[in-house]
Amino acid sequence: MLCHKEHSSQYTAYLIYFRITGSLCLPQAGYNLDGVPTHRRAHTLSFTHAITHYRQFTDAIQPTMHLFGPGEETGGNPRGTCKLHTRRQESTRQPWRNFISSKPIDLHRHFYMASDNRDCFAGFCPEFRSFATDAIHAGQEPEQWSSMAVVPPISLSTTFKQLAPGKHAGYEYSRSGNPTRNCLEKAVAALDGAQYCVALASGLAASTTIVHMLKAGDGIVCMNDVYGGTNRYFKKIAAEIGYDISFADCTKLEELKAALKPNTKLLWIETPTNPTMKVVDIKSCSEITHEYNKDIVVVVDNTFMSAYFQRPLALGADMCMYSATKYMNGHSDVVMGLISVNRTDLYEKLKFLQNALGSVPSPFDCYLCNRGLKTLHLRMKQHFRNALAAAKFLEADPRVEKVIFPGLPSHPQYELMKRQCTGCPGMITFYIKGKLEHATAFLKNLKLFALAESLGGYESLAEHPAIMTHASVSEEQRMELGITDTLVRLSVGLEDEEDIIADLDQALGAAVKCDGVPSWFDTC
Ligand SMILES: N[C@@H](CCSC[C@H](N)C(=O)O)C(=O)O
Repeated sequence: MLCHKEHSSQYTAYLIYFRITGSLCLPQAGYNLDGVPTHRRAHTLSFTHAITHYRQFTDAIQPTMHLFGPGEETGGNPRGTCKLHTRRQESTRQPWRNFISSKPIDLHRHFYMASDNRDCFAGFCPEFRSFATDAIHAGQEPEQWSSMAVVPPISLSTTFKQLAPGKHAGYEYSRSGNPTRNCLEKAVAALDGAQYCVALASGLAASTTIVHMLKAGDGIVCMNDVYGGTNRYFKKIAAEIGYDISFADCTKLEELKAALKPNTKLLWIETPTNPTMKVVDIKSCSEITHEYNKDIVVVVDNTFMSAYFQRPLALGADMCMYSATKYMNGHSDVVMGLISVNRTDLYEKLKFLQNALGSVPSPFDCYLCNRGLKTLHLRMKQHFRNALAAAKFLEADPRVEKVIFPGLPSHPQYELMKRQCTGCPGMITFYIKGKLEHATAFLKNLKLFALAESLGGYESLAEHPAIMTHASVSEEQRMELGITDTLVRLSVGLEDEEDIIADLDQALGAAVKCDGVPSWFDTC
């Protein structure tokens, strides 16, 4: 891996040949993917194979670039050299550009992390069959439009002409049903392995619509660690209206059993939990609950996982809900909620409430979310790779107290995660060494990561749950759950892995001294 000059000049020759001829003449496995030269005879590849090999080749060679400090050249890797030049241009408008590649991080360790992450899906459940095909085609048939549009049109009309009173072509009023929303709902249902889906105006609109199926006095058991807005809704609104709300740590099945009561109508699970990343066994919780009373509706908030990594309905849950604002849309430009179900009775209730309560998303948002779904599988794979690399980096860092990432063997429910999921999203929670001041300094010094609420977009975000997303959770409950002043939550995006790690590294450096003692304060 260290003879990159030699690799690079040979590589340049391949690239020129590739550009001229459209095919690539490579020595047969000239370098394997670990960068180890294997000198065998050359052969010519087809155009498609050439592209694949070109990508694998550049992927394999790219980490070597980081062995060079600023000012040193890689000596002939056209892609790498160009990348370094671009990054060295000083920029005041993009401050993160100035630090990248200016300070080599622990590159030896980083290189090995990058190699390991090719295999990050090992041991997890296999991908859901035809997921990408469904994301791209389910509910999108051009034949449904007289124009045969391949991309579903944004249907802005609020109302639809009727042939006779009550006789229409499927749509009467846009709150009750909308063609663009319909395409999105069909695609999401397919991705969740569900029969039906309803789209709502936000994740919380989805939550409140579900709870409206119940009547005052009915019992709801909720996982104790959930998104702050869910906690706030159950404690400060639903409980006030007269629902009987109780919280249980559903990672402990005995606690769940003890919480179920004759009036329980709903079990609300989130897994992994926001923000402490506890993993709940959906199958066991559904079995226990349905054994107690088959009519209890088991709801799973699948926001962190997306349909690509987890199918709660296949594990026995009755409803799978999302804040689609996050991974499902994935571009941080839509606020939306989604609920998927298989049971027709539940769908009919939800469909009625979608119209009767009226928390519907706009057709434009439906168009955007539907578009976001087309790349969900690609995005989620990269989120996992990047997050695993970042989690490994943080776990090995003396300035970090503890990392919670369900894709790391150190996570207490790593085995469960592999059993019930196809991979892990880009969410990492970690405790920084020190106090609130050090967490704040870390967050303020990030350059690539934006300090912002929300998650699941292509861009990396960081936040302080105790002050931001979970501020509405009581201090007492936050302490119980471990949402302390030093807890930081990351949503690792789709930027280059090495840039993500470099940003974490420099922000930790600014906040905490290398030996684990904070640099800005005498004590921690
Ligand atoms: N300030 C908002 C909190 C938004 S949190 C968004 C998202 N669910 C997350 O966990 O990042 C509020 O008070 O509702």
